[in-house]
Amino acid sequence: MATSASQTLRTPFLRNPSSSLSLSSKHPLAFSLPSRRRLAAPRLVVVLSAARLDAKPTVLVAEKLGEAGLDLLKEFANVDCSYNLSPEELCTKISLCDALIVRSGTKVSREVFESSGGRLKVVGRAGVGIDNVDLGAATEFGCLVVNAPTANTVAAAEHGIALLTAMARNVAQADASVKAGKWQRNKYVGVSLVGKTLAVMGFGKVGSEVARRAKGLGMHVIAHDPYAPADRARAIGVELVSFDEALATADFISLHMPLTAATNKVLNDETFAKMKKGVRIVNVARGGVIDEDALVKALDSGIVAQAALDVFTVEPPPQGNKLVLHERVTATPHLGASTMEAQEGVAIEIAEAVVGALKGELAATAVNAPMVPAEVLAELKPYVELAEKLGRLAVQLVAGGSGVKNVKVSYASARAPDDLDTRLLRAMITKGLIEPISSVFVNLVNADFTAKQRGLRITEERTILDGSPESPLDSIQVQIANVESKFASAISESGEIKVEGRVKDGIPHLTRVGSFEVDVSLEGSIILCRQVDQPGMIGLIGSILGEENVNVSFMSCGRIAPRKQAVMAIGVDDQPSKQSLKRIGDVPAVEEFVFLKL
Ligand SMILES: NC(=O)C1=CN([C@@H]2O[C@H](COP(=O)(O)OP(=O)(O)OC[C@H]3O[C@@H](n4cnc5c(N)ncnc54)[C@H](O)[C@@H]3O)[C@@H](O)[C@H]2O)C=CC1
Ligand SMILES: O=C(O)C(=O)COP(=O)(O)O
Repeated sequence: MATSASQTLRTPFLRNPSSSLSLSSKHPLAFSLPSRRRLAAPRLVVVLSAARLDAKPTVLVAEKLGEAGLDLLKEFANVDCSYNLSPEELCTKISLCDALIVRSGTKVSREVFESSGGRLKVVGRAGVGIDNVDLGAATEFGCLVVNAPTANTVAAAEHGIALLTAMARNVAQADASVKAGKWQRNKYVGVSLVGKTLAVMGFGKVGSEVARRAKGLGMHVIAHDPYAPADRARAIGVELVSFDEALATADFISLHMPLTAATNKVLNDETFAKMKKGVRIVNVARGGVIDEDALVKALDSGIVAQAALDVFTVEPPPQGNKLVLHERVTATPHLGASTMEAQEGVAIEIAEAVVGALKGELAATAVNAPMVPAEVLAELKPYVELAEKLGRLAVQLVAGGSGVKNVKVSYASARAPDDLDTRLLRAMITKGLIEPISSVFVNLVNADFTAKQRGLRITEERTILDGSPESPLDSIQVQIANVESKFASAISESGEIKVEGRVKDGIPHLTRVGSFEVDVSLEGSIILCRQVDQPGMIGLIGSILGEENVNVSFMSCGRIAPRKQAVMAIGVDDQPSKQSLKRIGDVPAVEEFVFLKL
């Protein structure tokens, strides 16, 4: 044992009667798109809030989706394409749906999750931006949110470039003027792009594709993105700069960051004042990143010479909107993702994600659940099962009336902490701890949220073992502090309920209860029994169970010292009757026993 480190639970929890977390080694979403559509770095594969669906699921498609995606959905689900629903109509329909697919035009609000009555398991956003989905509410209700983050990247970047060039050469205004019978060659003299500085704000998938194309137009490209890796920028020949430097030096600013609390109205009176006079702005990100009143003022004062906008704070913008009508503004109706190719790709990407998630398979594009690489998932599978069962065992050992508040989970492993992702394990321990004592259903999406809501504090500790890190874990220990136990022997020397388990030949085993070492495979249910260590006990109890045809799958005895006390762990396939359990309790050498369902 070399070191140990602690970390406190920081994740969210859920309620969904027909959901449970399940694992599959299949990960159809990870590599399902043709490579021409995959522009982003290889994706981590995420889990899965699996749905146990008895009947064909119903998917509500609330906005226009490409045929290829609809065909994929129809192979697996009943598909209800209902476009232009009012918020009330959506709330009414949603209680009949297992999944919902939207684009940017539908608000998936808390009310939608509330109205679903727990049936909605997956929201698929057929595109990138998930600012129209209440992620907090989705997480709370255990609903997985997936998006289609790569298929429209090029389309959005191309539209950004289209707006940049159209704006610089007054294409839209000149077109309208010619159509109105005018020929105003002097009025529509434009500005050149070559040699000008373009600041790309948000150097992600779209931003970097815009940067690449702008370099091809001979522009000097700088970028601001607090989270972008410098080497990616260097590889494209783009310099990463601070926000203020970008504003102060750019002739053109192109916005490509998501709409978040931090980016909301990031272009405002104060920041417009920091820009070069005569700057030109392109926005294909989200309307909300610009304070639109401030932009109108900046256009009127000449700080901003022109703006080209694909997105607006309110879509569609109200009639008579000053910004849209401004003569130096070029506007398009949120067309960034609207190419035939992008829509086909997005439809396939989201249909695969939604179907996969409904099947309980891995989702490569989950937005509100931890991303766990597929190979890690496959490796952790038996440990995930062990984790849930240890949680279930530990909580059933708590005496009624003792509130479970503090749980410590210790992972013993020869792997370095960075090499062992425990989020899944923690979620499953949480599921095991909470489900037996409540009506709440917990999955990976809502595990941390539910724990937090119930005042359950889970701390994690790693113990790094010497030796070969071949298997991810040696053991998992779950300790519940400050509680009484209905099986006193489960209390360790330090006063907590303690259970420990290991994976042996791919099967989870219980290996310690309190201070007693046992070894019983965690299948079926378990009887834990403390008795005076004397011959014949195994046979005696075995025959009580046998008389009732209860099959014993495993038995193991752990003792402190010969002929003193021993703890027997008996794995049973079926639940013994009350009479049989009473007969076990009546055996004179039995000091205490407990029946635990796994
Ligand atoms: N107009 C349209 O039809 C479309 C719009 N979009 C929008 O474009 C935006 C970007 O999309 P992607 O590039 O696919 O996403 P992405 O996630 O690949 O890139 C976003 C980048 O913004 C950066 N960022 C986050 N906060 C920032 C901040 N405060 N300042 C600067 N950078 C920040 C992130 O680090 C990330 O690199 C999203 O808002 C998306 O919704 C995307 C596709 C189509
Ligand atoms: O993917 C995005 O973020 C977009 O803004 C595209 O929106 P849309 O699917 O065309 O409504």
